[in-house]
Amino acid sequence: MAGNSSDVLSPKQPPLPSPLRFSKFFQSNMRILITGGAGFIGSHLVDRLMENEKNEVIVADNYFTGSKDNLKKWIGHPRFELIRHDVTEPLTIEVDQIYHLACPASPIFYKYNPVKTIKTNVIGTLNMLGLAKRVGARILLTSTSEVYGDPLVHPQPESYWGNVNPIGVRSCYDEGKRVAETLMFDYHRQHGIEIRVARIFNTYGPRMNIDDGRVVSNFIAQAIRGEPLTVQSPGTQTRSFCYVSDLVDGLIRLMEGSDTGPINLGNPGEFTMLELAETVKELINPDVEIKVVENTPDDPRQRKPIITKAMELLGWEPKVKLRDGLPLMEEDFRLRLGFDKKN
Ligand SMILES: NC(=O)c1ccc[n+]([C@@H]2O[C@H](COP(=O)([O-])OP(=O)(O)OC[C@H]3O[C@@H](n4cnc5c(N)ncnc54)[C@H](O)[C@@H]3O)[C@@H](O)[C@H]2O)c1
Ligand SMILES: O=c1ccn([C@@H]2O[C@H](COP(=O)(O)OP(=O)(O)O[C@H]3OC[C@@H](O)[C@H](O)[C@H]3O)[C@@H](O)[C@H]2O)c(=O)[nH]1
Repeated sequence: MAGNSSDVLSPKQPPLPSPLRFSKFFQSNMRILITGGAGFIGSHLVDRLMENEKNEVIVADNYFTGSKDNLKKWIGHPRFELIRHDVTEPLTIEVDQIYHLACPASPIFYKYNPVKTIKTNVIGTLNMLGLAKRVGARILLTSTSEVYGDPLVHPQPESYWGNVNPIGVRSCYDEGKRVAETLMFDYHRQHGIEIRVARIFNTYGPRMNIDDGRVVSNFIAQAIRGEPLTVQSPGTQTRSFCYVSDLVDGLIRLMEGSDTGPINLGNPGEFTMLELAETVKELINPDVEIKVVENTPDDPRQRKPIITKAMELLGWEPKVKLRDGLPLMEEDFRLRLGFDKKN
């Protein structure tokens, strides 16, 4: 029994590297896998990691919501590789770190094929943990503020266990991420895997899909096109919006630091959806109408992170205010939509 439990607790030895690694000309690089790296956050993370010449970056993505276009500046680069791969299938490669992002994140997309979403969260995370265990890699999961469900504690600390409907239309995502977190901690406790868990709050910025369906991208595209801004009722529900460069900085600090998490990463500025619509209208197109439309089931009524842990453990806090981030996103959306700014 004692023998068994020590087997279980000690991680397996990673496979032997190629003898080339011991050649006197070998430059020791950090090989980093980013699942979901062709998506919105993933592609910004690739950009940041590629800035370091010691990093080799491998992206594995099935292009469900991501696109090669987001990575076009790296395709063909000697330190970059792009693999068409679905994380619900095992992946056998040798890497030092894994940023595990693969999962549709916009409610419209994650509800489109809920069975696939939950398989991505559960089987996908199991596969990536299996890979981390085999090669001795450190693995970071991008979990979400949705693990708090429709929170009864406000603002949310990491110690809050959440208020989640286990059988609702959002469960494939929020319960899926909760299971993914459980798997991370079980592999850590049982197999000694080095884990990092980030709970990301609503993040926005350039490169979001124009038809992503999330609120910031919807409002910006609508304002540019001169269409009504669709506030889902009642409009008093709140969210806290983090600009993508701040978020990517937090993810890298978490990966490089020594705390497993979970750690909230988000901007504590809190806005109702009506306030967000008013701000977009004022900054982008004062002529647009704001229209209240029907909402979807189980929409969380309030959300705002407590980020004391990130501040103390990672020395991280967001720098970009919503009013400064929205115009940066507008610029990118105008280019892609082919609408020049008036005047
Ligand atoms: N953006 C946010 O506000 C936010 C908030 C909380 C958590 N997150 C998490 O961050 C991660 C990235 O989110 P995002 O906003 O960049 O979304 P995104 O949809 O732009 O990116 C997700 C990426 O994962 C890929 N993908 C999906 N299923 C896959 C599968 N089975 N196999 C391989 N690749 C797959 C998609 O093609 C896409 O490139 C997700 O895990 C999401 O849950 C995002
Ligand atoms: O056009 C719209 C779209 C959305 N909304 C509202 O805006 C709020 C935010 O909705 P979004 O679809 O952008 O995102 P949600 O906060 O519901 O979920 C997000 O949470 C964090 C991440 O895990 C994911 O990116 C996503 O699940 C909701 O209250 C929604 O009702 C609008 O008022 N109008």
